[in-house]
Amino acid sequence: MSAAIIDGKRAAEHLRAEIGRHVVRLREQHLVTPGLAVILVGEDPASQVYVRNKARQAREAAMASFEYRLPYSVPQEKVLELIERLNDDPAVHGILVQLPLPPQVDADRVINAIRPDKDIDGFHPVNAGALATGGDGMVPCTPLGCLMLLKHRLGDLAGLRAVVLGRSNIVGKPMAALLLRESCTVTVAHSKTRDLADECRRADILVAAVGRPRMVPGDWIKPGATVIDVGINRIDTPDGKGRLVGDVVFDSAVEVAGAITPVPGGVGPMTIACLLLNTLEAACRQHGLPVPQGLMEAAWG
Ligand SMILES: NC(=O)C1=CN([C@@H]2O[C@H](COP(=O)(O)OP(=O)(O)OC[C@H]3O[C@@H](n4cnc5c(N)ncnc54)[C@H](OP(=O)(O)O)[C@@H]3O)[C@@H](O)[C@H]2O)C=CC1
Ligand SMILES: Nc1nc(=O)c2c([nH]1)NC[C@@H]1CN(c3ccc(C(=O)N[C@@H](CCC(=O)O)C(=O)O)cc3)C=[N+]21
Repeated sequence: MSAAIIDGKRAAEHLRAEIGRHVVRLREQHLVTPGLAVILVGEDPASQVYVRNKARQAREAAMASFEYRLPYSVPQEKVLELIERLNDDPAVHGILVQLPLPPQVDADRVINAIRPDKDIDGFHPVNAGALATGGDGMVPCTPLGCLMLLKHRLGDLAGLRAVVLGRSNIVGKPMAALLLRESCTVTVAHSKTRDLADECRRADILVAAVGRPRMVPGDWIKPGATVIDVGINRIDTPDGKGRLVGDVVFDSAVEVAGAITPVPGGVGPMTIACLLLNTLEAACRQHGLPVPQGLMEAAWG
């Protein structure tokens, strides 16, 4: 039996189209154009690709996009000054600082400086705290995209055993919090976990976010499980071009799992769509307008 392939690229296209319709309505009815500001420090080629994709897809969804490129050697104060300016700019509803940052810039200080209602990444402690305590804050884009794919595939997640591999503030921890909110029984595994294979084999839902190319083989997967592969790892190929692989050995996992996301074309495109969704939501809140509901359901059609 071969697993169903969860098509994140297509799901993200539908979601972006739905977001675009809401953005046009917002402009026509309320003269509000959601604006997204992305700050990129340094020349990391992978980051440049993501930033370009974000800007293009924001414009395609009828949003305004602002890009700030700062040199790798930029002093921390300059980054904080720019954030202050964007915090006060009414045309900017969402601010994203591409991570990682160079060593002289303290990522926590930078994240703390973003106004929580403009923190479309959901990394500010106010938003992380809201997620942990059941409040209503901005939810990090990658875990949100994963959850949408899971709910589309499985419907109600209550009672399912979920294993999250990885405990970063960006993916693993908020993913675990979201799954707990859906009443899954959640295990978070990491580099100190004793028997990773055993933990994984218990999972009805396995989310891999470790950043180790093809670490999870098919025989760690429970037959019929739903596998979400968050990993984006560039590996060398004989032709010298390199290619992207996930944290899961796709070829063996696909033989065991019930459903699986591919890399590329799985979680990555959903991350960007959710970033646009958070920007739309931020714009509505900042203008005292109701936040559009049910976009994902509408997008699935
Ligand atoms: N698709 C998308 O949109 C996105 C993809 N990513 C990708 O997801 C992956 C994870 O990203 P991120 O969370 O930022 O990564 P981090 O490096 O911040 O975290 C990795 C986590 O994996 C754990 N880990 C590392 N090695 C092992 C191991 N051998 N066994 C068990 N656990 C291990 C670490 O454990 P410990 O805490 O003990 O060190 C850590 O908790 C990367 O490939 C990244 O590129 C990230 C963001 C968005
Ligand atoms: N503040 C911040 N927020 C982030 O959300 C953030 C970040 N920093 N730093 C880096 C990671 C990584 N990330 C990705 C987004 C989209 C794709 C994506 O669209 N991937 C495509 C392929 C892209 C390609 O071909 O290179 C896919 O998987 O199909 C991948 C990775 C967001 N991140």
